[in-house]
Amino acid sequence: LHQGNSQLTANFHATTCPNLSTIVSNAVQQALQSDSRIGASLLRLHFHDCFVNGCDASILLDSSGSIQSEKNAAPNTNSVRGFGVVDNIKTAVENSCPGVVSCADILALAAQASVSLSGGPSWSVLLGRRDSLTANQGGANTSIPTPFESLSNITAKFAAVGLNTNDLVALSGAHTFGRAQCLTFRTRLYNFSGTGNPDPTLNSSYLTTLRQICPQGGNVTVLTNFDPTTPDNFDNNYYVNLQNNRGLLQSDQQLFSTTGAATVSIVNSFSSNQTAFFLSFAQSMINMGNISPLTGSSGEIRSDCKKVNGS
Ligand code: HEM
Ligand SMILES: [Ca+2]
Ligand SMILES: [Ca+2]
Repeated sequence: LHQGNSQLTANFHATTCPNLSTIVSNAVQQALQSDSRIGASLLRLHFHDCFVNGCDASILLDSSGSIQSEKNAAPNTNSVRGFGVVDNIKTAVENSCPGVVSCADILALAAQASVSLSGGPSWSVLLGRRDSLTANQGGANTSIPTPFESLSNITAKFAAVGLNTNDLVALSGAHTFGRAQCLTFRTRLYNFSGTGNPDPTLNSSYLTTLRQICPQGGNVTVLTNFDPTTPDNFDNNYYVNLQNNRGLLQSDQQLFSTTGAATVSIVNSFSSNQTAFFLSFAQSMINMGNISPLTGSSGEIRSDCKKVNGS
């Protein structure tokens, strides 16, 4: 796999923490036993970290003093999860290799372990990130795509962090597992873009199912699976679902339903070839993991992922 231009390396912790990836993988496996959703949640944490100030564990900082936590930004609040598991992984890593592995590297490793333990691809995670001294709540509000945005807006948000259309389509395949709340797609069911009608790009039997899960005036925090077929497995069903007008979010379905978009043929190729999807996903995860890391003497190795050292 092409490794990009960052200063990260696969063997960064080879001598200082030789069993690192096994420690992380065992901890994720343990967590999956009591929470089948946690792999999806950990993958999403890495994404929401990397899109805001780069992959620097800024998302893990709690509010305190001058820090306004990214956890309270709109895309994250009452939505991102897995912080307790990240703390457990960090504790396990510190027990074997104190003071050398950043929380940002732990997020990247936990994302990889989550994907491969769920049946998806493995790849060699590039390491050597350091942890931020700050958070950027405003950045989280503006840089993370929302499910209601146009394809061109979302493409621009990916481009802003150096990711292209292929990365967008491949990484969106993460919605092959995990859950979403009704509030993220309910306007598609009843009053799409103020038309008074459902989204025309929504399969009619899937529409019926989703209306039962998310009735008008009901609880908007109710969860449903992104992928009704294999909800916890990392596979290429996401793209098959899009071809059948069974994408859950508007931002998912528009990858296939936007006439003339460059994303359509990529969806078709990943739908017909899981190997091609897995190869692209692994490469795009490396690309995402390379977004503006802190290296050298920038930042620090946090001892508690929730706080800046000494605070
Ligand atoms: C392309 C733009 C994207 C948009 C608009 C988007 C939006 C969303 C939304 C609205 C949810 C549901 C949140 C909730 O209901 O609380 C979600 C969940 C999720 N997203 Fe995305 N997402 C995008 C890209 C990505 C990427 C690039 C990844 C990872 C590589 C990812 C991984 C996930 C996962 C795994 C979940 C389920 C998490 C869980 O069950 O805890 N998403 N996303
Ligand atoms: Ca960050
Ligand atoms: Ca699946």
